[in-house]
Amino acid sequence: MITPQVKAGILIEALPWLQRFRGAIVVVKYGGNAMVDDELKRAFAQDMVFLKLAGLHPVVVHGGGPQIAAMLKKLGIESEFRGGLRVTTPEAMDVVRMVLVGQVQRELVGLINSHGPFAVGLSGEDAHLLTAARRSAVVDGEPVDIGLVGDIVDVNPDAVLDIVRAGRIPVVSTVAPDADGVVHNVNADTAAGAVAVALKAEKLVVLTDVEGLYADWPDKTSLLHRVDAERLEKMLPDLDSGMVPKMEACLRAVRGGVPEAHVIDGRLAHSVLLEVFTSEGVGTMVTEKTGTDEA
Ligand SMILES: Nc1ncnc2c1ncn2[C@@H]1O[C@H](COP(=O)(O)OP(=O)(O)O)[C@@H](O)[C@H]1O
Ligand SMILES: CC(=O)N[C@@H](CCC(=O)OP(=O)(O)O)C(=O)O
Repeated sequence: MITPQVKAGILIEALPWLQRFRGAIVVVKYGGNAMVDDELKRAFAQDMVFLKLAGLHPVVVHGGGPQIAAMLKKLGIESEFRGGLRVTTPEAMDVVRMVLVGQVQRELVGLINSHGPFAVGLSGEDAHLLTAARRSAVVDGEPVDIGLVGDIVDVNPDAVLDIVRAGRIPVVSTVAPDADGVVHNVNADTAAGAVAVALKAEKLVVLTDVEGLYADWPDKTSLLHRVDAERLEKMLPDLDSGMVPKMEACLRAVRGGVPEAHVIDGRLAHSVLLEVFTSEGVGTMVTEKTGTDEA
């Protein structure tokens, strides 16, 4: 039984964080594997509304890898990953766009809007939000062509900022045209990092399906609570494919001026609230400054 004093203590612990992050943009990347459970999805939507009503400005960038995989399978379209990125044929690109914009984004917008008129969905194609350039994957140190896959080369923050200023929560799908208007599939972690930099976010929070970054994966005792950019850069070549785009995104964010980037456990309900409003935080925090990492 929690006493009233303990409850009050928990609430008041949020005060310094409310003061610090009031008015701040927080980019939250919601990943496919952390969005497979209905209860967790509802908790995530509550967290976004909570942040907004507490005076922060959440911007959601969503993934949907498992949902894309399920639809490709249903349609009988082959799909494989190279270097952590989906090989994307023009046929697969149509499915990626349909699932991310038409299915995953719509569902998230609906969940958030069950609390009021908050969420507005948009994709990289809207108002020049994201511009991509075709990229290759790196497999065994060699570049490999993976089709219509892009990296973000430009972000026009105006469309997102208009929505934020209107008191709403932008929910961004990561399909993006290149300079010629050809739509590319962009890894959602990669896009979230680029968006966080362009919006001058105070924080990037990346949800995943593990507790955070492990120094010695899969040894669960090696969870890193904090890591600096220099150490993370050295770790990147040894990470398994799923973690690579995530940690690259955190690195890009902190090197691009975002004060802190976090990888947290999306399997834990309300993990975003715990990260933002408690002194201990959760998961792994990445900062630019050297000499602050600890296991
Ligand atoms: N060093 C590491 N620390 C934590 N997880 C790791 C590490 N190396 C590889 N992984 C794997 O990366 C996965 C997360 O990536 P991914 O499956 O792409 O997540 P998401 O769907 O949330 O974007 C984890 O479930 C884990 O299996
Ligand atoms: C190029 C590439 O791999 N794009 C990803 C985009 C979705 C994504 O990143 O979803 P998660 O965050 O759920 O992994 C894909 O096609 O799966």
